[in-house]
Amino acid sequence: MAHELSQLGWDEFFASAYRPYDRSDAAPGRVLRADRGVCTVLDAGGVTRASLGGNVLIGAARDPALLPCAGDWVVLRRWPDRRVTAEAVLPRRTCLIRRTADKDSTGQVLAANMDTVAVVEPIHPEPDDARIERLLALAWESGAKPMIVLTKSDTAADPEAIRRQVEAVAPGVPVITVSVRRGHNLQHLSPYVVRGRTLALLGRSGAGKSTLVNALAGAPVMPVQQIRDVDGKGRHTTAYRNLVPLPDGGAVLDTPGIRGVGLLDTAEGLSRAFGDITVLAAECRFDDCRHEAEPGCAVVTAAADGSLAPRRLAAWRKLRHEIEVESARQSARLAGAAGHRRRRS
Ligand SMILES: Nc1nc2c(ncn2[C@@H]2O[C@H](COP(=O)(O)OP(=O)(O)OP(=O)(O)O)[C@@H](O)[C@H]2O)c(=O)[nH]1
Ligand SMILES: [Zn+2]
Repeated sequence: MAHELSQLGWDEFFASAYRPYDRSDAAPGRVLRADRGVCTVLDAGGVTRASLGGNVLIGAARDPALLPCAGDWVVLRRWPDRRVTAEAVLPRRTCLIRRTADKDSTGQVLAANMDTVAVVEPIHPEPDDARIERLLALAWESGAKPMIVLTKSDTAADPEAIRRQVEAVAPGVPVITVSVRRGHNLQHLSPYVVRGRTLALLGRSGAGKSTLVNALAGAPVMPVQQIRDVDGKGRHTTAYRNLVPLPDGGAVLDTPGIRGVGLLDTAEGLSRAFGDITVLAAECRFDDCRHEAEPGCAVVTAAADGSLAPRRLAAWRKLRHEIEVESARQSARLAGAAGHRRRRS
């Protein structure tokens, strides 16, 4: 199956990053799926399995975020013994990165080079505002454009009312409702997966992401929960891919169904996800107002007079606290690493 890479988003940005690697036994390809030590890559000739080259491994030992992930563009090299290696990961235009449970690691890249991140949340039982806000901060931070997809709209009596409620926690972000079961509103997703565009899906397990991927692909390319065995034997693991190229060009990228998403260094994402608070903060008396007990705080005033939902302020504070704890931890780690280097030299 020959493939035109531009359909998958290959453009001048990646082509110029690739140029230094260009040689007769090398080729660019896009990672469909990454596992420990190997990745499944689509290049102009078709799908290949590649092991990780030495430089990629060395880089990843320093920073695990440099490991290839679904959506990455990599440089493939074909060796005379027919082995294929991924020799480099080209710079990412956008990437979704979360804090891992492991305190010491920097972060886990969930998806790379998507144009849009859809926060996927089932409409029933009621969408979880706090989860949406958290995932939106992550989505904004990725550099891609966020949107919200409320799934399973067939299970709600008044999907439009719920959609409007969710819009209130997502200022400036498009919110759509879809039902794959009824085939409702799926056409609203098409603009995000036209030729050359990649849409990443981010949401908890069971949100309906795989079902959406299958609907967009027009064929069952993803295992959906009810057909999985508990022991995993029934899973079509060989067919499983995170990045799915669509028949008309474009691609959809499923991220693993995550239980909790820790925020890393997401201050920018937070201020965009809480654009309403950011706008109010411009009116605070102090530039560095923390919106706690400072005099002349426009945010606290708005929460008191009801023009800002108090829940919204509480949610913002909780996420800010999390980010502050995390960045303090990171600075301590960096200081520790610097001290370590000094002692060794
Ligand atoms: N009623 C209804 N159910 C749906 C719809 N879309 C998905 N579901 C059901 O929701 C459940 C979860 O769907 P999945 O697509 O497996 O969810 P997921 O987000 O991929 O979950 P993970 O793969 O664990 O991350 C399945 O039982 C689907 O059949 C829909 O439009 N309507
Ligand atoms: Zn303030």
